[in-house]
Amino acid sequence: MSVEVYYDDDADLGLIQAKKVAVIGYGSQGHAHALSLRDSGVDVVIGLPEGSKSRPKAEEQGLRVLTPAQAAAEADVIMVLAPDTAQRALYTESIAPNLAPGKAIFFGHGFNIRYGLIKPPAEVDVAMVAPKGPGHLVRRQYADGKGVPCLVAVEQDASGNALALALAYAKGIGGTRAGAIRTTFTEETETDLFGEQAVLCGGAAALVQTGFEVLTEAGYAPEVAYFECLHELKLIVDLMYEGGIAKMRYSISDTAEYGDLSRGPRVIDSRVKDEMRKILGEIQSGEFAREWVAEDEAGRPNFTKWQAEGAAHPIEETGRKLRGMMSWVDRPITETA
Ligand SMILES: NC(=O)C1=CN([C@@H]2O[C@H](COP(=O)(O)OP(=O)(O)OC[C@H]3O[C@@H](n4cnc5c(N)ncnc54)[C@H](OP(=O)(O)O)[C@@H]3O)[C@@H](O)[C@H]2O)C=CC1
Ligand SMILES: CC[C@](O)(C(C)=O)C(=O)O
Ligand SMILES: [Mg+2]
Ligand SMILES: [Mg+2]
Repeated sequence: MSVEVYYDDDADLGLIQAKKVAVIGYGSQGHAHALSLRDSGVDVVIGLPEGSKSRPKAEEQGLRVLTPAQAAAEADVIMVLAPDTAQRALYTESIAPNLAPGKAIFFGHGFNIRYGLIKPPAEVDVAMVAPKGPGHLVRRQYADGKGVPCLVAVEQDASGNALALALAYAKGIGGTRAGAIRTTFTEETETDLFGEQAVLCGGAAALVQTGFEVLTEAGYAPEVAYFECLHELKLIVDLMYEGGIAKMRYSISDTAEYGDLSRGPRVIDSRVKDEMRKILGEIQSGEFAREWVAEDEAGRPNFTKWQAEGAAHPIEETGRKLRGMMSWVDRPITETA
């Protein structure tokens, strides 16, 4: 099945420049969208609750900040970039009362629409512009004249122009420089959750920590284990990013390539693949969403415990010391927001 990919020439920035956009939330994605839209000549207002710790950041960066309800009332396009677990209450209390025919509600991830937690009225456009990368890189790439690819989807096309508006928005944040792929809320939500759980975040972090543990428990120096299992991973992934697994294999030694081909499938074996399928099933059935919403409503007891355990893993202390010797590595996350 071939996908539709849109680039800058397929998108009319004027469509979004003609609208007022409310960006609700000013975290990783919110700051990136708001600053890049503004730099693209779009009229942007930020929606944040009174007392939000993001307010000073947005104001320092010259943006006008209102409450979510005020911002939603003023705007033609409301982009929801608050945490997924906060969006349902935010929508009910501040956005729904300020929707009207002709307006559009946009999302950066399809969680709340896919799992039926938010149900917008039929008279508004419902669309998604979901960058396939962390917000701080979305902003950094835009500022460098590049872009992070994104997914665009239309759930509801009340105006008949929802896709064109979403593409215009994607252009405003640099997405169409790299390519905007047309998808659905369901496909984006399920693949995004699977990717972050099984491969990008959950899978990669567990692989790195486990490799570090095996080496250090066998008596090897933590510093050597850190470079081998974490630091060098970026250099290897950079080659995959540039030219696929084939380019990485071209660049490594024959010895490494033989080890890769003969041992890799023993690490990621059929048991791991079966577990990945199970994780995908929990996403597709809504089990993961129900678990995460309940965990959030209970005050996040497991989330907080697992976060603290991760932060206390010995690889973090080793990494802090080593990165201190490489000033070019430790780029502050607060650089753009
Ligand atoms: N992180 C990423 O790179 C990616 C995220 N996404 C999606 O983007 C969305 C936003 O995620 P992310 O940027 O990570 O979120 P963050 O946690 O980084 O930021 C959330 C922002 O929303 C604010 N906020 C919290 N509660 C409310 C509320 N009730 N009303 C309005 N604003 C609120 C926070 O303010 P305060 O500072 O006061 O907490 C903060 O500014 C999610 O749907 C996520 O799935 C999609 C692609 C990648
Ligand atoms: C990989 C994590 C992500 O899906 C992302 C940065 O794209 C997220 O939800 O933060
Ligand atoms: Mg993602
Ligand atoms: Mg995600």
